[in-house]
This record gives sequence, structure tokens and C-alpha cells, in this order.
Amino acid sequence: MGYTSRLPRPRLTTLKWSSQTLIYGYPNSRKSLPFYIPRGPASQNPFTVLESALRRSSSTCTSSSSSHLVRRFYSSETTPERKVTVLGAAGGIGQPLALLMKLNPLVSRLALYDIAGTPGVAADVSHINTRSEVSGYMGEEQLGHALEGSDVVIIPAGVPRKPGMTRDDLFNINAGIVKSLCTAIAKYCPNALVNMISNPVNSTVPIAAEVFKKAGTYDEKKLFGVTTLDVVRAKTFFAGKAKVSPSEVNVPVVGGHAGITILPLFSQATPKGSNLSDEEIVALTKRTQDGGTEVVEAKAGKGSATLSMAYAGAVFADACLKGLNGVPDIVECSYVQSTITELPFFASKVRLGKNGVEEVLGLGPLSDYEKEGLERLKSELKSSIEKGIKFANQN
Ligand SMILES: NC(=O)c1ccc[n+]([C@@H]2O[C@H](COP(=O)([O-])OP(=O)(O)OC[C@H]3O[C@@H](n4cnc5c(N)ncnc54)[C@H](O)[C@@H]3O)[C@@H](O)[C@H]2O)c1
Ligand SMILES: O=C(O)C[C@H](O)C(=O)O
Repeated sequence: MGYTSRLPRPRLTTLKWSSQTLIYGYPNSRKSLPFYIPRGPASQNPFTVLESALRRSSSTCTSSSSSHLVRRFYSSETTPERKVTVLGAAGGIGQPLALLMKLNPLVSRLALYDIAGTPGVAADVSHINTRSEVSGYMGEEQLGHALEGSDVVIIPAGVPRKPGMTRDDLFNINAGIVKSLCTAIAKYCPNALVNMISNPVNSTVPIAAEVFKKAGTYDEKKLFGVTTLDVVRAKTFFAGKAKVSPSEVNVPVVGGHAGITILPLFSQATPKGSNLSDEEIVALTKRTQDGGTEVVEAKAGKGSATLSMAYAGAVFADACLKGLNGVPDIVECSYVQSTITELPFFASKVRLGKNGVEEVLGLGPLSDYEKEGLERLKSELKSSIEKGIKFANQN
């Protein structure tokens, strides 16, 4: 693949340390592409504005981390070392997500992996003077290096939709990609938290679970389908109608991540008192369910949501890192193994902690409209889960 195939022995090695720069490259090869990794002091971190935005919206549903605790965990002296790996890092989501993770002061090592194009993305992102050391990996033979020692693995690898397609139409290509990436995760970083973005999420998460079970590494607390973009959309659309600031809104979104399986619970939206009519709630629900399609159609064949997804992915990964670091009361919606309905996987609020999922929270009181929506989504979600499980065990 690309430049790696021309290299004698593509083993990344630390060639030189200085107080500012770590140079990764290939020993004895003048052709190798060194990555210059700035190691500036945390005080130069330009992330402050984005950091506070992430902190504010990191409670998709709720977060009550006190500001002094957040400050303590963000200080460079006490923040633990955390490695984050992005698989599919050169893609439409992968690139802005790599940027956002480079801006996150909780990350000390950022590994960027793709089947093509990673050296350029890694070199580019590595010039940003924030805490983390960046390294790029390309081609299957480097996947293990990308994953080793990782605390959080984010997976936006695979093909996106074009107009007229459902997310399930991506299954034939993306199921195999997810299966092989998860096989490598089981081998190289079995304890990492896995944030699955690749569609169809309703099936790719069960595929990942089956792969981990076969490898003997499955821990249901560590596998997440990223449904944060549904929450981000629900907040934005609700705020527009209720004429409040989107950053003040909280709306849980439950179920799954495709069409009617996306169920926003506007009856639980805060701030309360918006007095939206039943018709307005129905329209907001439909717009949230069709949010992905709205972007796919607007992009007219050039892919699906990338920038808003990178933002949502960064918010969710940030919440996972805070949980790992022991920040209390980190609650996000995510598609996880669940017993809150009869379905084995279901999206709901989850409390994140040092081991991943600390608690899967219940649905709370539902309106009659939401109760109907819940019953309506179950058969589609069930068959997407079964399709994923069958694929993982047949292939
Ligand atoms: N969960 C969500 O809310 C959500 C939102 C938006 C998009 N998505 C999904 O995310 C996925 C990626 O979307 P995108 O717009 O970034 O697509 P993209 O085509 O722009 O990028 C995908 C990247 O994956 C890489 N890739 C392909 N096979 C790989 C492999 N085996 N290992 C590593 N990398 C590999 C490609 O080289 C490419 O760089 C799609 O499946 C899309 O449907 C999910
Ligand atoms: O809609 C898509 O295909 C991408 C993603 O699932 C989204 O919700 O934007």
C-alpha cells in the first residue's frame, strides 16, 4: 500500500527525541516519511474554546461534573496518558475527527490508521501544537502498531450512503471491514473502548460483539454504537423550534441509528415549557429520523454527514475519556448491549465510568406517541441485529 510497500522493513521507530519534537520514521531509509510531532507545553493549547464547547455539550443527556473537577482532570500535571486510535482516519469523517481529537487535551497519543492517505493526514495534524503525539499508519501490516496500547478506538471506516440508499445497503461492504478491524482490536488492544461509527450501526455493533466473543475478549461495557449525531440533531432542531440556545438543550434519543429506529424523546427535552404542539413534535421527530438523509441528499452523491459526525464523534470520545479518567456523572446516549427492552442491543442514556458503561439507564416516562414509536421500531431493529450476528458467525 502506498509508500509503505516501497520501504525495506516498515517498522516505526523513535529516531530522535528533543524537548519539542518526536520524530517517528523508518531507520536506515532516506525515503521514509518522518512525522514531526510537536510537544508544546499545555499552556500553549489553543483548544480552550473548543474544549469548553465540548465540555458543555458532552452531556448529551446530562452531565453534572463540577467545574473544579473538570479543571483538575484537564490539567496537564494530573491528566493520565491516553491513546486514541482512529480507524478510517483519512476519510470524510476521519480527517475532521483526527483534528478534533488532536485538540482534545485528554489525548496523549493519537494514532491515525487508514488503508490509504494516512501519512499526509498525520503529518498535517501533527503540526498542531497541542499535547498529543501523532502517528500515522497505512495498510494492514501497520494496523497492529496503530492499535497497540490504545484506550479508545474510534471506527469511521467504510463506505457512506448515496441518495436513494438506506444504511442497510452499506452492509455488504462495511460488515466485512468492521469484522476485520474488530478482529485486530481483539488481538492488539482487547481492553480498549470501541466507538463504532461505521454504518449500519444497528448491525455493525452486533458484528463487533460476535467477533469479540469468538476471540474471548468481549466485554459488553466496552462496545458502543455512536448515536451522538442523532442527539446533536434533536437538540439543534428542538432549539430552533423552541427558540432557545442549542447548547442549553438536552434531548435523549433511544432505539437505534436508522430511520424509524431513531426515537427522540422530546417529552423529556429540557428546558421544559416550550409548549410545542403535537404536530410540531411529530415534525421534529421525523426531521431527526431523516437527518442523515437530509445531508445525503444535499451532498448529492458526495457522501453523508462528515463534519457534524466528526463533532458528534469527538463529543462521545471525549465523554469516554472522561469516564475512563474517573470524572463522575458522565451520561451520554449510546447503542449498547442492553436489557431495558427485549432487544439485545438498544440505544439509551448510559453512565460512563472507568470501565466503560457503568450503568444503562432506563427509558423514563414516555408520551403515548413515543410509546407507539418504540413498538414500531422493534421489528426493524431486531432484524438488523440478527443480520449482524448471522454475518459474523457465517463468514
Ligand atoms: N454513526 C453515525 O451517526 C454516522 C454518521 C455519518 C456517517 N457514518 C458512517 O461512517 C462511515 C464513514 O463515512 P465517511 O463519510 O467518512 O466515508 P469516507 O468514504 O469519506 O471515508 C471512509 C474511510 O474509510 C477508509 N477505509 C475503508 N476500508 C478500510 C479499512 N479496512 N480499514 C481502515 N480504513 C478503511 C477509506 O479509505 C476512507 O478513508 C460510513 O459507513 C457512514 O455511513 C455514521
Ligand atoms: O445518514 C447516513 O447515511 C450517515 C449517518 O448515519 C447519519 O446519520 O448522518
